[in-house]
Amino acid sequence: MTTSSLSPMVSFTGVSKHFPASGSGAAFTALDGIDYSVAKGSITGIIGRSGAGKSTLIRLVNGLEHASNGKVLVDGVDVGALDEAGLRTLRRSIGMIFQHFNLLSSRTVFDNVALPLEIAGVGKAAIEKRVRPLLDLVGLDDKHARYPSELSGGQKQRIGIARALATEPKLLLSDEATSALDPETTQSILDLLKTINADLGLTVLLITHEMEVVKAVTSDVAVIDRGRIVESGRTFDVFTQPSHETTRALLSGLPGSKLPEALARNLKQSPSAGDRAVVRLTFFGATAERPLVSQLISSVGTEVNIIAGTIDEIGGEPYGSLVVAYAATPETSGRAERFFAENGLVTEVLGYVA
Ligand SMILES: Nc1ncnc2c1ncn2[C@@H]1O[C@H](COP(=O)(O)OP(=O)(O)OP(=O)(O)O)[C@@H](O)[C@H]1O
Repeated sequence: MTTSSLSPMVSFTGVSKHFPASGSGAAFTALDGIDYSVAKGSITGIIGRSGAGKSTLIRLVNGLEHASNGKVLVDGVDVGALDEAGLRTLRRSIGMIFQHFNLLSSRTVFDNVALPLEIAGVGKAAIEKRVRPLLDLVGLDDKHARYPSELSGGQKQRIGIARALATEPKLLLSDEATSALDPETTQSILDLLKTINADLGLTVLLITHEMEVVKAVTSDVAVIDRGRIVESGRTFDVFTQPSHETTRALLSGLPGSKLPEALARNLKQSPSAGDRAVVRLTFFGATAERPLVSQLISSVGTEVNIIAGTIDEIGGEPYGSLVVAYAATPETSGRAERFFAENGLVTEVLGYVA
């Protein structure tokens, strides 16, 4: 069964969030008509520029904020209709991890992980039974008597994850959980999230400004821009064929997407006589196996420069991206476009250079 055939873990229907004016601050619409579903069992990423509304969206899920309009359902439960007791129950079914870990420095590792269970009124013996396997799961059972100050950033996040899992949630919210970590530690935390997702069937909803993280770990992604979802779908599809300007801008920092700086600086929107067109080609599956470059050169019948290129994979699916430049005359452009269409290549004209 695919994840999308299940009822969603989270659904937003017509959700808006308006913050009223306060003091010197003007009223602000942080979310504006969000319709989106997070599939059960998925690892879904929400990406967007700073201030786009990502944190507000995630705070609606655990009831820390309330929607001004529309409905937020978590596993079918209408979050906006819950009273305080209902919210407490909901929050026990949702784990959360944070950029700065939010561990209590005065508590040992064990006691940090035990905290949500103590709050839920779980007895000592049951806490012992639950916490040690969790510490084992995150690979830190040997650190149970240590204090957060004695741990590395990656270890602190592992404890944050163990704590988030203590009440056996069905949904894990991650707010920039790897943003304070170095790339290697980030990778190990992402591997842990993938394991938890696969082994425990936990749905993960993460917000991040790190496109590498989204690429490495998510199955689905939604792009938010000024309070609206402007693009969403399978991460592979959105990342290899972004349709919205905001998505393209967010992805432009990924290795292989970056143009050499001098070229990027000199890119023009429209060609002058003698200019070359700079075009990104994206290819998938069987296309990736064909000798495209030599075929392109013989089809276009002129010099084709390769400017940047990468072969990579998203969620285990390979794709390639190649940036080429060729004379921007009507004849060559026509021949190139025919070649791209005949070979099913996804293309984007990035601009023109002299
Ligand atoms: N309590 C509040 N009162 C007024 N405005 C708010 C409040 N909370 C958030 N906002 C505004 O709503 C917008 C969205 O904020 P939000 O924190 O959701 O963005 P974000 O995408 O998570 O940004 P970042 O990546 O910088 O954390 C921002 O312009 C922010 O100033």
